[in-house]
Amino acid sequence: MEVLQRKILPPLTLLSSFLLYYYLNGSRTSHNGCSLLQHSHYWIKSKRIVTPEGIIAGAVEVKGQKITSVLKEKDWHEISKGGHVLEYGEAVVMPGLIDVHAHLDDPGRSDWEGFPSGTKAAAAGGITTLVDMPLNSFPSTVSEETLKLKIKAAEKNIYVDVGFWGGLVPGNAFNSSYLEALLQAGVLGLKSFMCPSGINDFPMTDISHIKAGLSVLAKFGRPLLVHAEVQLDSTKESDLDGDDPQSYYTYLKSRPPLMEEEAIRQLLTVSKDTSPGGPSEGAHLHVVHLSDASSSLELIEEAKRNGHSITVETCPHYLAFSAEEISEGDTRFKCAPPIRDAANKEKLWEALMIGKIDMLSSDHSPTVPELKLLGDGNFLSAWGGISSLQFVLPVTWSHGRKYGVTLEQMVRWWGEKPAKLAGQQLKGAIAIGSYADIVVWDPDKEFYLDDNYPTFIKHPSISPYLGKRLAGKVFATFLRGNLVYKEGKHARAACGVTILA
Ligand SMILES: NC(=O)NC(NC(N)=O)C(=O)[O-]
Ligand SMILES: [Zn+2]
Ligand SMILES: [Zn+2]
Repeated sequence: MEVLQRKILPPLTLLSSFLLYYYLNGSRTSHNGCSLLQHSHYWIKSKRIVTPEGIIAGAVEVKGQKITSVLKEKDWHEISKGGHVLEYGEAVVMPGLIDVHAHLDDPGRSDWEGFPSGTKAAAAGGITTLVDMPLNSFPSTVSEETLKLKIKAAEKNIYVDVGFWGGLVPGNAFNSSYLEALLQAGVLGLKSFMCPSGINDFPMTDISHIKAGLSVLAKFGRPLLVHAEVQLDSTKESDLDGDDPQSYYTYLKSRPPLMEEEAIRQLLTVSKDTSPGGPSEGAHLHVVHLSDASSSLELIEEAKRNGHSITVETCPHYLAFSAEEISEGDTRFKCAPPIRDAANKEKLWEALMIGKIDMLSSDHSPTVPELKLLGDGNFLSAWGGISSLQFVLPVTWSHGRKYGVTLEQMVRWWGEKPAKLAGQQLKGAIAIGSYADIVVWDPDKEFYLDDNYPTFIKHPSISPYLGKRLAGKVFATFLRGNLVYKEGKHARAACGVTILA
């Protein structure tokens, strides 16, 4: 008996005090690897916390997955009542970014990106939620069954939360029970193309498909996202005969602003159905990646004035680059609609600053370097899509500073508005009861996107941001209370969740 006491008791006591220590400290790292932090109850303290009530000096209390209080500096003595304190000084503390437009290409084309690398890049860039597009993966997400394949591919492979848009295609648009099954299975809304998508199993829709889709979406209160460009008789490929395919101007000529304008003109004939009292009241129309800042934007403004439920996004590449600076053959810049001239860029900024453009998204649409034809430089045959996911926060900030962008605007474009579009009431704000999805970053810290910079997208070489100098460095990213990224390092386990409506 005495031997037993001597041999067994000491390790037992050690074990129980160990367990007690971890219980009191709320450790999770040790057993599931979801967080780089040893605590589940802690305070994030900073001089610049961006809340819906303005920027405050204070602290955000996190318990488990949620934000449980937001304190101002004068109430800091409350902190001493318990919980670990993370001191971030002057760094900005704001909601993790929500990217409503990303192509992660999984399953089926994970050699293009994939859930693990894409969501690691997102976390490193301060994005805590993204909504994956229904195309470029294989198969496309156009049915309940194919959504299940998406979910299966994502599970245990995502480092941030991921929701899914379903595809509206000619094959399902007039089959309301089929579409309803897709929506019931949890897609956050639908997405369609008004021009060829570049992907065979994702054909384009015409306005009658879109009208039908809206009427189904109305019952669910969910949005339809539309790639708004239509082919014009005047822009047939044959008209480009003789034009140099390595010149960016040849590509620009192949996709004039009129393609966007005409698509939007058609869209407005059905978006009126979403007006109060209209046949599709409850549905919403969202124009993705607007590039034309002229007539297209005016048309959207008019629809808003007329009560249509409609919003519009643009992307950082349209705000950071202009056609004038794209070198011969540099297909990293190829995307649709195209990056237009500097005057258009100025107008996009103007529209964004005054709220005519509602929000931003990455439209991260990578491929394998071979399909970008970087050596050949043929703009007409290279894959169209910009690789950007990890860089959208510093890009928006670096280029926005000269237009006087505020931190509150950053949160509106990347948090509040996208959360609303995707139906995520508990995301996009530093507020009590919201998920503790938080990015901590330094707006003044400048860096080169060079080989020394920890980059997580699968094919950094195809990104037009490589080599650029940017401002706004992400220090830390919290997802549902887990510290998932800190200074170049991710938590071991992929603990993002799939978001289903
Ligand atoms: N198949 C695509 O990913 N297309 C994408 N390509 C771009 N934007 O160039 C898009 O969103 O339209
Ligand atoms: Zn598109
Ligand atoms: Zn896209």
